[in-house]
Amino acid sequence: MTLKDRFVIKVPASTANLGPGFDSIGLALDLYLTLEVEKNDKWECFSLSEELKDLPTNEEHFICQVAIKTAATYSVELPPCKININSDIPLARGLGSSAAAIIAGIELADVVGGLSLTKEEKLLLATKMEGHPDNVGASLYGGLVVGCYQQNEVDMLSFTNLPIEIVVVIPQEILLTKESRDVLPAAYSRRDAVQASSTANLMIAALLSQNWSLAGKMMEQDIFHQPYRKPLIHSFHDIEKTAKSNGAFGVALSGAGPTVICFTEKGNGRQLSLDLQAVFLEMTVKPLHIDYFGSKVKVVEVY
Ligand SMILES: Nc1ncnc2c1ncn2[C@@H]1O[C@H](COP(=O)(O)OP(=O)(O)O)[C@@H](O)[C@H]1O
Ligand SMILES: N[C@@H](CCOP(=O)(O)O)C(=O)O
Repeated sequence: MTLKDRFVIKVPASTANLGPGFDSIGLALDLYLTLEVEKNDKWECFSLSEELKDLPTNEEHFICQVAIKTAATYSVELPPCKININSDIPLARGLGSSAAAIIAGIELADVVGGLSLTKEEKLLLATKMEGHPDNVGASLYGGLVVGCYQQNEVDMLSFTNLPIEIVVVIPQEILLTKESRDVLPAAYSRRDAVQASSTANLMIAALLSQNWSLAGKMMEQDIFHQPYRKPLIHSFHDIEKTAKSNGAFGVALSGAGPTVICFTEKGNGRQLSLDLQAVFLEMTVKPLHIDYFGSKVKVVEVY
């Protein structure tokens, strides 16, 4: 990547796990974090989205910190930048906002610092920062990703054009990923580990062979994390029941929650989102937002 003085970084949101694929499977979504970057005499961050208004406006901003630390890894002192930040990704809702910010910071360091990082180097850097490759991999590679992170190495495959559509039901309340991870067991018995990994393996095989009913069944049978987290999400069962009776083949927690994600075959997403919106009209607790996404491949762009 040639050094540029003024450029845009556009990073997609992501939904992680898809049920049983805990810390390994992710899917990029058509919601974006967008940075307009230009070289400057000091670090200045202007967050133009309501959700980002209270964040630091100097080099203490999370994205600046990621960029500065990334460049420092390669003994490069990053020249300061002015960054205008827009984001459609709600924070702490299970849609990979932190992962998108990490990818944005790494891409900024790559361009401004002239690092010429490979995609694999960016993935490892981001995975080390986030702790798991599912969200960062989806934002970086696009499409549906399956990754494995162990001993300072991460491997990942990406699959595009899966003929599915996604409806997300985003609640008002937030749930920080750290808090949601804190309720998980520290270890699993061999029996549970075998069942959990078998469920994830079969779920991804079913998705890739377009066996939608089996994929949906495996999403429900996750034992890695959803049994411990669903009690934190008070509307999960209502959403699941409504979505399943309106054409969804699978329903799962999006990442660490609280967003619930509903999977349907390509062409059904818009109607499913309308059906879910209708249901919530009669409910006392309204979601923040219900949206649906097509299966067009989303991937980080720098231009
Ligand atoms: N665009 C951003 N700019 C700065 N910080 C961000 C941004 N997006 C996310 N973050 C940080 O990440 C936190 C949310 O991360 P996390 O709890 O992992 O939730 P999510 O499910 O959205 O990834 C925010 O509270 C904020 O501290
Ligand atoms: N595998 C992670 C995914 C977290 O995703 P996020 O979008 O909620 O940050 C987990 O389940 O904790």
